[in-house]
Amino acid sequence: MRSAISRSLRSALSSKCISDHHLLLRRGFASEASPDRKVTVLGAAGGIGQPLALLMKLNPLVSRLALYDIAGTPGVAADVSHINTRSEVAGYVGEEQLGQALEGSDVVIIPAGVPRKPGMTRDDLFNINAGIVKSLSAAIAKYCPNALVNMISNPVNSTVPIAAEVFKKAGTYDERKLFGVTTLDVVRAKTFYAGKAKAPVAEVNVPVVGGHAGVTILPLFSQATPKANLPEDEIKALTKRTQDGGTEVVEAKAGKGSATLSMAYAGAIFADACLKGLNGVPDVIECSFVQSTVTDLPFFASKVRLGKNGVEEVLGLGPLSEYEKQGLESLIPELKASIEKGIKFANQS
Ligand SMILES: NC(=O)C1=CN([C@@H]2O[C@H](COP(=O)(O)OP(=O)(O)OC[C@H]3O[C@@H](n4cnc5c(N)ncnc54)[C@H](O)[C@@H]3O)[C@@H](O)[C@H]2O)C=CC1
Ligand SMILES: O=C([O-])CC(=O)C(=O)O
Repeated sequence: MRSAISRSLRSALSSKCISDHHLLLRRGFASEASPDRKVTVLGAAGGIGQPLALLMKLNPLVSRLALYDIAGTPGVAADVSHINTRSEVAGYVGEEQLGQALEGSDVVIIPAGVPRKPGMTRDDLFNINAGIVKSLSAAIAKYCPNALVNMISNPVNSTVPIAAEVFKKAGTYDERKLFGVTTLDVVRAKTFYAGKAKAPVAEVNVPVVGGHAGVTILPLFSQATPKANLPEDEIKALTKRTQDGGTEVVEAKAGKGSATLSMAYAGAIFADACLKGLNGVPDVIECSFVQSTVTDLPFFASKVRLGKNGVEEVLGLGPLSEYEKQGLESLIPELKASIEKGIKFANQS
């Protein structure tokens, strides 16, 4: 009797495993009917780049995955390429292979550049990362001017304006196709809010607007769903924790870099949204730092609707609480200065 039960349990378990595996395979087969989509990751051998490469390899919407870095990509590409999902993986290394990595790309994700150490601000990364982003943007303008660009490299508040200026100079700028990735702020806001609101985290939504550094990160908890009516002091604490989320990780890593795994997850979510938009899936909405008329600043993060050409619509802020109105007012000077710094840098020499 006992062995009959365990036999049937074993068989139930093994058939579940098989059917789960089939599900994965079916996802793979089904996706082969979806369009050919090439995704390129620039900085693919880094702390974010490697797990992001893994997550993009798991995305059935990707048919070709190009992994580029100044070193180390052949190993990452060989490793990821053994995973039995749809995309073909190729590794590219060094400047002479950058063109090949980019050619024909639909979405280019950029986590290339140095991360923070404790005590640094994101702006302290400007001196190194601005130059990296400038040269990678020039290559994008040359080899895949129609690609959607997902900028992860910090300081995002300046690197996005740098890329825009480079594209303008090259005559390829399309404001619908350049995105600063602020998804990690949304991911954090959702996680922290779910904890306080005692809501199932998968059901939580929180828009985050502004930019991607300190006080420029403005989570709109007044619009969070499900509604929880949290007291003002808890909203303030949640806001501060979201704004300082990156620093929390930098300090915990104690000199070994900044968020990589949660950022790879956030980057994969945002790239997936871009791919869905390109493929014509309706009502794909994510927050992103884009060219905007929502405020007087030329770039601003807010909800955007994604479509076949990138940004289809930049959505407004919606009703703000008094606390959020103050937050919006006080973030403008810092965000303005960071945008101007990027524009100035891109136009030097
Ligand atoms: N937008 C966001 O929410 C977040 C942004 N970041 C930013 O992402 C960037 C990368 O962070 P990590 O992956 O942790 O750094 P990392 O140092 O581990 O990796 C960066 C990679 O970029 C590569 N790289 C440098 N110059 C390059 C070039 N010219 N072309 C191609 N690749 C190049 C490096 O070889 C390295 O493999 C940092 O600037 C960091 O601040 C990090 C977390 C969140
Ligand atoms: O804090 C950092 O330097 C990295 C980052 O942008 C984040 O984790 O939000």
